[in-house]
Amino acid sequence: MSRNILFLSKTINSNVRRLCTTPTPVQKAEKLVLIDVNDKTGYGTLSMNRLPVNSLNVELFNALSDAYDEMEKNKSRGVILTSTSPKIFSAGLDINDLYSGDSKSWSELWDASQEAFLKIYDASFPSAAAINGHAIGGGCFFSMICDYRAMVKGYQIGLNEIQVGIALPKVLVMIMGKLLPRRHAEISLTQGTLYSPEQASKINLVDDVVVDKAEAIIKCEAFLNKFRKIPMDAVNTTKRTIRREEIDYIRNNKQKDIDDFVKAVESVEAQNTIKMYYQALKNKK
Ligand SMILES: CCCCCCCC/C=C\C=C\CC(=O)SCCNC(=O)CCNC(=O)[C@H](O)C(C)(C)COP(=O)(O)OP(=O)(O)OC[C@H]1O[C@@H](n2cnc3c(N)ncnc32)[C@H](O)[C@@H]1OP(=O)(O)O
Repeated sequence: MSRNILFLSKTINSNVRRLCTTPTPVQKAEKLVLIDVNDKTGYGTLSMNRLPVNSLNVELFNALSDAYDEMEKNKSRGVILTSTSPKIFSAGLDINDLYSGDSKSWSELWDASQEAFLKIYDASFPSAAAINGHAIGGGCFFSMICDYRAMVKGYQIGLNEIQVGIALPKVLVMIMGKLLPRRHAEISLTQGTLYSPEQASKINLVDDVVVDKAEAIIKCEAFLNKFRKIPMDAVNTTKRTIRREEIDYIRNNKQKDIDDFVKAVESVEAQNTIKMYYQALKNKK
């Protein structure tokens, strides 16, 4: 069974295409998240596909949410989250949206990010991130809310929003604070440190360092296989107990969390920094 070729199948929604083994080829994948379900294992590989850098905007967040809905509906055994880019997992929030938006568009952006966060973090199946390139800002965060991370050597990972001038949203602080040893979390969050996979593995930010994407996928599958003989109800109840604080915080404070994000982005200081950051990115070449 060839799983590397994109095949045409029913479109699940406007932004998500399921890849399956129906032998009708399509020339080009233009959907924002590609879904490839392995019929043998029951695992779905979700590949972010907003090239060139998988910057996170409302549409990509919604496509991720829809893909997770589809996995829930099909009673998936697990998800591998990765990217179609050869060198970027995700470059984080779309700087263009932070630079040129307004309070309405930033509210919509954060609302969509909260939904995607809840779908992944509170899913009824485990998720493993095959980090096949840079994972920066929101890209790092979305790997952090998976249950496992394998990262390919030679790239960078970290929550750098402070360097973009954005005060860290509460849930990011909560989750970073639980994943990393306290001192590393504090330094990482306040300095916006980007790490090599080797450094990241020493502080629990990634679980395994691998040589390429293929090895990352193998590691992710091996992680998901560990759940095959354990009743998932027990796993999920336990996981929800561990994750309750962050999930409840977003569910019970949705609007406040959106308002906090908008306030952080629209401050004069943040806007000045975002502008400089945006121009530096554009002048890079
Ligand atoms: C309550 C629950 C919430 C849960 C969800 C929260 C989700 C969000 C969580 C946290 C929020 C974080 C804030 C951020 O994420 S801010 C963004 C942080 N990201 C960055 O700082 C990355 C910036 N980019 C880079 O460092 C590089 O581009 C890199 C990714 C390393 C790739 O480098 P390279 O391969 O050399 O490619 P280029 O730099 O030439 O980039 C190619 C084009 O892509 C554009 N680009 C890059 N990054 C972004 C971006 N983040 N947004 C928009 N566009 C981006 C770049 O300008 C190039 O464009 P062009 O070809 O037109 O010049």
